[in-house]
Amino acid sequence: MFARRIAVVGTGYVGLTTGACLASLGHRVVCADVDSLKVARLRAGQVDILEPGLAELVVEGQAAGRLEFVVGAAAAVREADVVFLCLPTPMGVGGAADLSAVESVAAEISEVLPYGTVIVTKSTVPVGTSARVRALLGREDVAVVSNPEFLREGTAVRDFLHPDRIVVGSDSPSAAERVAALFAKLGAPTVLMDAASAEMVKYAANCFLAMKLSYVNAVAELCELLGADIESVSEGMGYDKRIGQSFLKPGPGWGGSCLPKDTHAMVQIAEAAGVDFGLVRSTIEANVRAQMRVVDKVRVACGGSLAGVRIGVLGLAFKAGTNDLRDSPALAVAEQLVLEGAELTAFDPEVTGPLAGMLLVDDPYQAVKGAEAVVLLTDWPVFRTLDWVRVAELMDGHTVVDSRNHLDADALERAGLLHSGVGRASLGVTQFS
Ligand SMILES: NC(=O)c1ccc[n+]([C@@H]2O[C@H](COP(=O)([O-])OP(=O)(O)OC[C@H]3O[C@@H](n4cnc5c(N)ncnc54)[C@H](O)[C@@H]3O)[C@@H](O)[C@H]2O)c1
Ligand SMILES: O=c1ccn([C@@H]2O[C@H](COP(=O)(O)OP(=O)(O)O[C@H]3O[C@H](CO)[C@@H](O)[C@H](O)[C@H]3O)[C@@H](O)[C@H]2O)c(=O)[nH]1
Repeated sequence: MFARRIAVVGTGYVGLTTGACLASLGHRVVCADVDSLKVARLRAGQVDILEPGLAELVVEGQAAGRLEFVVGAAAAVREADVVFLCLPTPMGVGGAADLSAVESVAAEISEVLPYGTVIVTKSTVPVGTSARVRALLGREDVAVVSNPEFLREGTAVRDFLHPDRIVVGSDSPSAAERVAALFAKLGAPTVLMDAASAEMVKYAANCFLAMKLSYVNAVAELCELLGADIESVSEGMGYDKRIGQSFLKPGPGWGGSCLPKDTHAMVQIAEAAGVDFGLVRSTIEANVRAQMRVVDKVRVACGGSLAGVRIGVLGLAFKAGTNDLRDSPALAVAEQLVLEGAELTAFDPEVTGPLAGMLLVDDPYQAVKGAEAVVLLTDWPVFRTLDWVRVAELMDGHTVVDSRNHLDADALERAGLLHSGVGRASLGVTQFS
């Protein structure tokens, strides 16, 4: 079934990907944003976020007459059969999700929605939000459907077009079927359920992923202390199909625009239901510990104090493949290094400054020049192929803290550098203490 017209409100990572991909599937899509400059750039085919394939789809969709961009939600929904809400739900007071954008758009469009429109919340929203949106709309003829999005930044288009599953939840089964039909061409397993369950799936999935990462980071710490190697341990665990190989890489903590805010929101959701979700709280606490362990390694490499010490930083984005700095663990590590008096010179291939507390340079060799220690925080491929002999010559000290086991330890050691990885006894912080 092809909708007469789909409206997408919010043209960020999720909204723009949803709009452009639905247009590529043959639907007619109008995307709206409050940011008029962004809308003007999108009309000109300019996409600000780093997402392979997205700009091409934006250009193709507009050329084919299937994709339009307008300012303001009301303008987009006037002729829509289905309206996707892809609005921000950032961490609000006390950690709960801030629903103000979703609520204000619901109020803004309630009177202009055509009869029988289906509203779809694609934003990550707490259980009960579909019901709340329905109440705010105050329209008996409008059904609300929850369709959580599982795409990852950096692979948004691929993830949207080849999803592991599609979750569609509504208390109106016919509205859920109508939304599921929009994705029929993708041929993905589609799970229909009630609205509350669909809203819960998203938080449950993200918290599970965060828990898996905190767990692996905690095991990595033990490996350092007990003489085991996390790379072998992860491989040995991951062959068990119940565990799986993915999401087992240790690092400087997990970050990004979703896992941190969604774990905090889950703790609040549980608290509101009278439950102390200790597992998720510990997952968050363990993440701070993983970040601070990187700081410990850098401090130890610098002889016990960071006051007035030059540190070279490789990578600032929360993971490779994106220029998104939201809740990046690299920034948390950098902030603590600065708090302890370090002077940071940083390089990230996709991040441009200025950034508070550090000097951002446009070449990795400039970042390591004169550094007492270097710390790698983002797993950009370009860091693997640095000329380590040149790095060794440029540095004042000789330790490279590799918080993601991303570098070739042998290549560094051949260049006379000390590679301090994660979860490896011979290379971890214990070596220096
Ligand atoms: N980023 C991801 O990888 C990802 C993946 C899955 C789910 N999500 C969830 O999807 C939602 C959106 O996330 P995002 O990363 O796309 O956000 P984003 O910040 O990249 O984009 C949000 C967009 O909404 C626009 N906007 C804000 N208020 C508006 C209004 N009143 N009317 C019209 N437009 C408005 C903003 O200008 C911005 O362009 C969040 O709930 C997030 O948790 C994000
Ligand atoms: O083995 C791993 C995998 C990831 N990470 C870190 O975990 C964080 C999150 O990574 P990733 O999940 O790839 O990033 P996002 O793009 O934020 O995607 C997550 O958050 C989205 C928003 O909710 C969801 O849609 C996705 O399914 C979910 O993976 C990053 O800091 C990564 O460096 C690791 O340290 N080790």
